[in-house]
Amino acid sequence: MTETPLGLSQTPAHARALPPLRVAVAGLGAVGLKIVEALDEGLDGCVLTAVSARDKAAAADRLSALTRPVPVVDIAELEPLADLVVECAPAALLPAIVEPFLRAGKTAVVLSSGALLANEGLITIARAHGGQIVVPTGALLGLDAVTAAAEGEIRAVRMVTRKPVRGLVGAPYLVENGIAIEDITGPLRIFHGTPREAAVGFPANLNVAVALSLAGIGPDRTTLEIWADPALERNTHRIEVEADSATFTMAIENIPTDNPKTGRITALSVLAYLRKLRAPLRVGS
Ligand SMILES: NC(=O)C1=CN([C@@H]2O[C@H](COP(=O)(O)OP(=O)(O)OC[C@H]3O[C@@H](n4cnc5c(N)ncnc54)[C@H](O)[C@@H]3O)[C@@H](O)[C@H]2O)C=CC1
Ligand SMILES: O=C([O-])CC(=O)C(=O)O
Repeated sequence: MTETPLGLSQTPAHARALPPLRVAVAGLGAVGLKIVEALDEGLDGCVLTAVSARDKAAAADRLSALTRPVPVVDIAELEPLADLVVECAPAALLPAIVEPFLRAGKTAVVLSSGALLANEGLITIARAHGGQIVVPTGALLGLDAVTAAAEGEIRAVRMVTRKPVRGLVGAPYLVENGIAIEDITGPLRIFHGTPREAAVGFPANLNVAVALSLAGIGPDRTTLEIWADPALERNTHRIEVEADSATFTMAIENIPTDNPKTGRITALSVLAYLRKLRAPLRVGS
């Protein structure tokens, strides 16, 4: 692993003392595969114990190179094998992946955060059973500052997302509204609304806007613009927050993975979260 300041790459004594956290990964795409490979290389305090994939035979073949091979099982079989699941599958599978872990009082790290809005009952289940849903910062930045500001009063949160055309084509909102972006020659604003509306219209694109809204003033008061820009190579998000504690502006330019909709930093955000769970020094909330 990479050397970090203050010797954080060394296994701390208490992490050696605690049994490692057993991690399952559901979905072996751009995010899931990166997490699986990093866990297999070794991440302090965590051990990969199971994965789930659409094509189990192909996944088993793909994972045969792992140092410590793990079973490839159906989603319904994951829960007994792990203490925590990382959901990084298509949004429609969110409840099937997350609910068993919450009912067992365990943790579910949710990447398809947009789908939480249509499955709010999962939060009730988590509360009733002592489970926890974790929405990592993912492809975004600064959710620690937004949650801190939300302890006071936030007056407004605005987000503007700009993406290359290939990262947006096929989104239900574009199809339903007959918006063709394949041949645009300059930036085009294709959506202006709320994260709740975007979660329906762009289910594979705007998880970040929903995560931002859940950190701040919710999916109906946050405002969002989406632009398609043929000149762009990166998925970019710019956020403005006005609160009684601070005013701040944040921006990120995400280098896409093999999946043009998904930035490279997304999987790294989950790895950083997992590392913090057993770290002796935890930076950021
Ligand atoms: N919160 C955030 O910041 C971000 C969230 N996302 C979301 O995270 C999720 C994963 O993203 P990617 O890895 O880029 O997607 P992906 O499309 O590359 O990977 C999803 C994987 O799930 C697999 N899958 C399909 N059916 C399955 C089943 N029944 N059981 C197990 N696996 C199954 C697919 O075969 C595919 O390999 C998506 O919902 C995406 O929208 C993506 C980027 C940022
Ligand atoms: O919002 C998402 O799901 C992904 C995204 O914008 C990015 O990777 O930049």
